[in-house]
Amino acid sequence: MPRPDQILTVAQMRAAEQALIDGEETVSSLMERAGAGAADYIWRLSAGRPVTVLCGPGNNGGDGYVIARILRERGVAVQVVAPLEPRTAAARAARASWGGETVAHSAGEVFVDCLFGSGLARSLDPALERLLNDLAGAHRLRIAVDLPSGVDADSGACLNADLPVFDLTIALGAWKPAHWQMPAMELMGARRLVDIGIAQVADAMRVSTRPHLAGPPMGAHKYSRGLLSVVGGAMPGAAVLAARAAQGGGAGYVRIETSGREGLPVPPDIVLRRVPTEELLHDRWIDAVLIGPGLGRGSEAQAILAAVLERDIPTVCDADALHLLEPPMLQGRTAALIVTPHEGEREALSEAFGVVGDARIEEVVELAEALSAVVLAKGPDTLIAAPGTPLTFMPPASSWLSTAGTGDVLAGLVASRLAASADDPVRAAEEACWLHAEAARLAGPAFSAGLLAAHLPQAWRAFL
Ligand SMILES: NC(=O)C1=CN([C@@H]2O[C@H](COP(=O)(O)OP(=O)(O)OC[C@H]3O[C@@H](n4cnc5c(N)ncnc54)[C@H](OP(=O)(O)O)[C@@H]3O)[C@@H](O)[C@H]2O)[C@@H](O)CC1
Ligand SMILES: [K+]
Repeated sequence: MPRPDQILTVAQMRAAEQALIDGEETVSSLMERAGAGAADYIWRLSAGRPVTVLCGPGNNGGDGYVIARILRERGVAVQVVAPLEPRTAAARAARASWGGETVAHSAGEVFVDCLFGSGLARSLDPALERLLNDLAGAHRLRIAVDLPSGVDADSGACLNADLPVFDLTIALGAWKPAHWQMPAMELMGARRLVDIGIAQVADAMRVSTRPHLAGPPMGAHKYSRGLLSVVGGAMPGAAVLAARAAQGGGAGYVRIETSGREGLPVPPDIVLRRVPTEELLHDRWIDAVLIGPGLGRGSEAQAILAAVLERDIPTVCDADALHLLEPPMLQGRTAALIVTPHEGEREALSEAFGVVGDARIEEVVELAEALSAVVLAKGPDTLIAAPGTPLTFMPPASSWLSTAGTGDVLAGLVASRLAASADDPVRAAEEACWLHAEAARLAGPAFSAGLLAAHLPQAWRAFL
């Protein structure tokens, strides 16, 4: 059974299509199904308004001719703009069955981009780029079929500087990485998937689907729900914020441990343990540790990080810890490790661990291998990588999360979910992202990190 969450590279997609063609299907029968599925969406959205379809030379253009024919059969006024002749047999056959004339330009209501899909090999030449932008600008509603033209399917890169923004992108057969990666994602508007019978591909990447979270069982107590220690440092406010968020993540017992002497504004429901560095985490009941928010980057912070990692307890490293982490600190560890870098921190980690990839997706995967850890590469297009598991793409969350402290909240949540279920750190990372996104939805717009954490209890309702 095909899964609606699988993400395929162009090579995987071609192989999956070929498997169908080796069976009962032909390129034309797949194109017919893809075009019909896309035409359904376009027909509903156009609601009787005239439609312009821009058709390119490959099979994406072929889809466009199928869409044009089906819409015309349903009584829609359709115009086709075809700057390049069809080059594949299936696209030529689709053009023949469209039969209608083509025009050089058109203006009106609904624009459908079938110029290029997954076969785009280089940037659009200036004349095609201009035509695409002119047509998009001359219509009210813009729909891209499979991918907006000019977008690299595998990396999500935009191969031209000036590309139009769409209201809807209709993915065909399976999601491609670009559907969930910046900067391409920003051009797509809403995303919908048309099933054309592509089978489940082994080891396919996936987009995360909404999890179901269980509340505490009847016999639960604070230790059974998970004990989390947040290790504080030079700037105690960040640890308090992370601990606050961790309480909203479901762990039964959250405390802060610190060897610092700074005054900590700790609320009464967070336990504070002040101990020398060598006594940090000396409690066999601890299920998980968070270190990094507000830790500092000096030699004292480095010594604390080394001591914490040596304890070999399931650990989340964030913020300053990611700048201090070095390969020797992870030697001999067996417990789960999750790192939660933003772009800058990821680059620092890649440098420290000798990871050089061609693109972000490959680098994140390689970093997870190098660290033997779960890498939650956070941003508008968060990725979760772990050795031996399919790369997971998180659906985009509120852009209001781009404010100070929201990373501390996410780190607290990841650690909280890890404390609650240390046997599955990938799931912990994923659940944390979902809670974070839902709290942002409830708290927005223009919330502070503290307000975000305060919305976590209500955010749970979406997952119970
Ligand atoms: N395969 C299947 O079974 C099914 C596929 N389906 C559909 O097919 C799409 C993939 O089709 P595709 O591989 O033909 O690629 P597509 O994006 O249409 O264009 C490639 C053509 O453009 C050319 N070209 C490339 N870049 C260029 C540029 N910058 N400027 C100018 N030319 C450029 C390139 O030739 P080149 O010049 O590189 O030799 C080639 O001729 C996929 O997205 C989906 O919509 C569905 O119908 C379901 C069944
Ligand atoms: K397209």
